[in-house]
Amino acid sequence: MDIELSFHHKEADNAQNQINELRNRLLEIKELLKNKTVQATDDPDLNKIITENIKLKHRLSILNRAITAQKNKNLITAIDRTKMQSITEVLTNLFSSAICFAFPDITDPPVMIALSAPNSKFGDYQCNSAMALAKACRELGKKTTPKEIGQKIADNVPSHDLIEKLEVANPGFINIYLSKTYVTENLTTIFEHGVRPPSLCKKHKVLVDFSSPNIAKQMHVGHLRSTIIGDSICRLLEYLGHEVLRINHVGDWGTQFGMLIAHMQEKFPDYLAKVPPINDLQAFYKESKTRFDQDEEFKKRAYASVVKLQSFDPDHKKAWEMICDVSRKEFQKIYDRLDIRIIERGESFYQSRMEILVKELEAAGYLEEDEGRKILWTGGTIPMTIVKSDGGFTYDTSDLAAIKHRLQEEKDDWLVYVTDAGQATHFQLVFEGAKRIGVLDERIHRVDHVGFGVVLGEDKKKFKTRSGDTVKLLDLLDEGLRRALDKLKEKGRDKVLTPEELKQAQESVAYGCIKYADLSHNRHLDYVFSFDKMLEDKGNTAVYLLYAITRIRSIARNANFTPEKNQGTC
Ligand SMILES: NC(=[NH2+])NCCC[C@H](N)C(=O)O
Repeated sequence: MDIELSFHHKEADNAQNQINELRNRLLEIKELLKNKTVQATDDPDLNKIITENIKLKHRLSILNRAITAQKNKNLITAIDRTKMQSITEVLTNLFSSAICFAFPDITDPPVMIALSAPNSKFGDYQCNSAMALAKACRELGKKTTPKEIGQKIADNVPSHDLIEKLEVANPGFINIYLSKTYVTENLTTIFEHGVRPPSLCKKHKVLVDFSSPNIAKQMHVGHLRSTIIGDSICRLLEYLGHEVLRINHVGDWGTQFGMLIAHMQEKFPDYLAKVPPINDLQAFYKESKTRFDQDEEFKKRAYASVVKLQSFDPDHKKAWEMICDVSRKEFQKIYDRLDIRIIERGESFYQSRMEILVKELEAAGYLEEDEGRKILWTGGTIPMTIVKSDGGFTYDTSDLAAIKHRLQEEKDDWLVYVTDAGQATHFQLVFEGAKRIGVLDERIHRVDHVGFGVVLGEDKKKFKTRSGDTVKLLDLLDEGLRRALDKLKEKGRDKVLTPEELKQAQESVAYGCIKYADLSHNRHLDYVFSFDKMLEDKGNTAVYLLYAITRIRSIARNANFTPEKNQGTC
């Protein structure tokens, strides 16, 4: 079955490639035809193009049909009962096949499958494509109503065990009723084999760049969001079977190191022999920053130190390593508590690659001079700054060198960057820049910036302590633990659990709630951090989920059912 499946996948891939090629040619032709009516003209060359366009469209629709038919064949012939199927995916394939068959003239027809509202009388799922298709038909000069289109789609949906019946409702919605037998059979499969991921069409090498705090600065709630969201993305992709690289792109190479090192050399002259006591890096950072802002001589020394560090002077490198170590240990405490695995590969990793990249870009004529800076235009209104007027590199340079390393050297084919939404423009520039210099090819690579909203306090203002300082993440986690313990005691759990069990419950509740509260909000919106809300035992909270799983386990115990008996189910 696997061999058959991979054969179908290959066939589908081939067809997809042909479709892509045809689509590109169509786009070129469309460009040529812009402002010209698609009618026979006196121009023989134009007439040839028009005819070719018609032929290509026809071939494209045939290929589209072939590919959906092929996908369906995979689905129908290759159902591996131990693998889970995504209902939306099965429905999307079935409806896509119906739509392509019924409307061959429409390129890229919209296939919209959505879950119906719970307990609604409109079935379990809905196909909402008819309205958009009616518009597309009108544009092609064909008059028809969404209702007729809905009916035509419904008539062409291949029969499948999953579907009990279809109903076309006004103005053109198709209500989909799932077969109870099919659902019951699938639930039994899950019960017997546990939850398994659906089979993977293509295994990707995905790099997820997340968390990524800055050395010597406090890791703040924004980094906590990135850590939670990024880790969840990694878990999901790993679960699906992709190869995932979890990368911590720490800010360990900025100009701030100049002042930190210069300050360290003066305050602890014997730093090479004895590790200086800089455990409170935050305070150390503040001290050096004050000097940097007030003392011109110090500022000069700080700049000189950056240059020395960036040319890998051994003493400067040693000082830099000491500073990084202090931060690293602090970050690790948070990762350990939240059970986060991540590999550090910070900005410093790209120093030599940045130097090479800049030389290559200059040689190929990509860089332009702009008031002493070297910039790279990417097609938009703002350029990337590749070399500053003082000769230093920037955040743009390190990300451009990083994307090149990731796609070309490491051969990752999917990159995911998880940062606050405020960095969206930066990543847009990086992706466009990488395309322009021939590093990123969207036909083989996928890049995503996963942005998220700001964390707010309960007063809806930026999340800060009462005294206005940034909240230390370790303090935040401690408070979570304290409040979780109070809740557990309120419910009398301390009377029935052993001290170790109580500690475990406390950690699961505290960290589970913090993670779940973040993930259950719309990622794009700002999110109000509220311990009271996240620790509620009703509603959409981790506490509620933890209760639910505990109840299910208790039912299983009463039914004398253990996970070992039916591995993986509970
Ligand atoms: N490749 C990247 N730029 N990753 C994100 C880095 C985030 C950055 N250090 C910050 O704190 O804002």
